[in-house]
Amino acid sequence: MNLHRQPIPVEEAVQRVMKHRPSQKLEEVRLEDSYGRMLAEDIKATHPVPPFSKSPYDGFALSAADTAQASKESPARFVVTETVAAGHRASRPLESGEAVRIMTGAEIPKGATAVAMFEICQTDEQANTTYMTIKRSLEDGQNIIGQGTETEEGEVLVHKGETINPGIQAVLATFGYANVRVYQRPRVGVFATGTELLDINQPLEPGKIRNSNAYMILAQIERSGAEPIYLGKLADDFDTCFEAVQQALSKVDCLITTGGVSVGDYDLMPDIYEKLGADVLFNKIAMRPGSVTTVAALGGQLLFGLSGNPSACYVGYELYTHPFIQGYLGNQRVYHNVIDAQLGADFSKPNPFTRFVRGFVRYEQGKVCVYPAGIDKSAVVTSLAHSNVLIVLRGGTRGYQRGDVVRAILLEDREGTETFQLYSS
Ligand SMILES: Nc1nc2c(c(=O)[nH]1)N[C@H]1C(S)=C(S)[C@@H](COP(=O)(O)OP(=O)(O)OC[C@H]3O[C@@H](n4cnc5c(N)ncnc54)[C@H](O)[C@@H]3O)O[C@H]1N2
Ligand code: MOO
Ligand SMILES: [Mg+2]
Repeated sequence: MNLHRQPIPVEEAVQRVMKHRPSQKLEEVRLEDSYGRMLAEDIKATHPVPPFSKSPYDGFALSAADTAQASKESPARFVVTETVAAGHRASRPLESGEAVRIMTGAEIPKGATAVAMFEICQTDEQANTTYMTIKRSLEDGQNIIGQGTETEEGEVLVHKGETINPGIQAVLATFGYANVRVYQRPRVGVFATGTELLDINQPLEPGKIRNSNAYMILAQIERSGAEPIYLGKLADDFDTCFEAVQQALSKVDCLITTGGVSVGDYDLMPDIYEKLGADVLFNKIAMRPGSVTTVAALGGQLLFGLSGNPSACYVGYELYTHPFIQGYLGNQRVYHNVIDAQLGADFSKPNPFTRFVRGFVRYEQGKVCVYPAGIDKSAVVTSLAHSNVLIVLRGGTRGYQRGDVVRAILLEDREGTETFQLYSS
C-alpha cells in the first residue's frame, strides 16, 4: 500500500478523465419515450406550419372587399352558405356576398380573405336562409393564420445535441416523428463496497449502517441522463470484489464503485485495479471532500472509484463522472453550469485545498445567494438532502464571510457548459 499519494489539482483530474471521452451510439426511441433524451438528428419542418390557412377565431369567413363600405348606418349583409367545423372543409369556393360560419382551426374556404369574430356580427333568418350583417370593414388577411406563417417547409427547428423537452416533443409530434433518433444512454454500473453495509430493508445492527451511497449514486446517474444499473453491495473480501468487478465490466459501459479507495487495510480497490491491469489516472486530488476519488481506465472503459464517505462520494461523482457521462450522451456542454453568487452565511473554516461545499440557491431581493446545506464533513449524509449546488471555495484561503462572491456549480441545471471553469478569474 502506497501511503504517499501525490495530489493533483481538480482541473488536471477532470482533464485526465475527459481525455477518455467516449464515442456515441445512436438508437431510435418512440416519441413518447423520448423526453429528456439527447437528439442525434436535426429536426426539419417536413411541411409548412400551419399546413393550410386557418381561422384563429369562431366567426364568419368572408371576402374583406365585401365589407369595404360597411358602417353602422349601412351594414354589409351576407348569405351564410354553410358551417365549417375544425377538421372539415367548405364544400365550394365562396362567392361575393356570401359568408361561411367557421370555427377556430378550420381551413379558410377559397374566396374568403378575412374572418369576422362572432362578437361583431349579427345573424337573422329569413325564408330558411341565414343572413349575417356586419357594421365595420375588415382588411384582407385579417384574422387569418396564413399557411406557413409560423414555419416554412425545410426550416431546421431543433438541432442535434439538444435535450428533448416538452416543447421539442410537441415539435416532433407536429411533423409526425413517431420515432426519433437519440444518443444511447450509457449503462452505468454501481457497486457499493463495505462489510459494514446493510440493505435498506434490514434493521440496524451494532457496527453496521445502511447502504445509502448506492441509492444516491443511482439517482445521480439518472439526473445525468444515463441508465443506472445497480449491481449490489460487496463485502470487503478481495476475491469476491475482484470477480464481481471483472464480471461487471462486460455488462456495463462504465463502472462506479463506492468505498475502499483510501489506505485502510480493507480498502481493496487499489489492488483490484492493479490485478485488472487498469491504468490509474489519479488516486489523490487536492480537494475536499473526495480527495481519495480514484479513476482507472481499462480497455476504453472507465472505473470510477468514488469514496465511501457519502459527501465525498457525491462530490466525486458530480465533478468527474457527470461530465464523462455527458460525452456518451452527445452533449457538447458536458460540464455543470457555474454561477457567481453571494455567500449567504459565513464559512469560517480555512480551506487548505479547494473545497466543494454542498449547498442550495436562494433568490433574495434580486440577488442570487448560496447557502451551505448543513454540516460540512465528508462523512455526512444528511446535508445532501438539501443540496443543489457545490459552493467552490478556493484552496489556500482562510475562510469566507457572508456576502463574499463565490462560484457555485449548479447540479440541477440542464443547460451545462463547454468549459470547466472553477473560478471567475
Ligand atoms: N490514514 C488515512 N485514513 C483516511 C484517509 C487518509 O488519507 N489517510 N482519507 C480519509 C478520507 S479523506 C476519506 S474520504 C475516507 C475514504 O475512505 P474510502 O473511500 O476508502 O471508503 P471506506 O473506507 O470504504 O468508507 C468510508 C466511510 O464511508 C462509509 N460508507 C462506505 N460505503 C458506504 C455506503 N455505501 N453508504 C453509506 N456509507 C458508506 C463507511 O462506513 C465509512 O464510514 O478515508 C479517510 N481515511
Ligand atoms: O476524500 Mo475525503 O472526503 O477528502 O474527506
Ligand atoms: Mg477506507
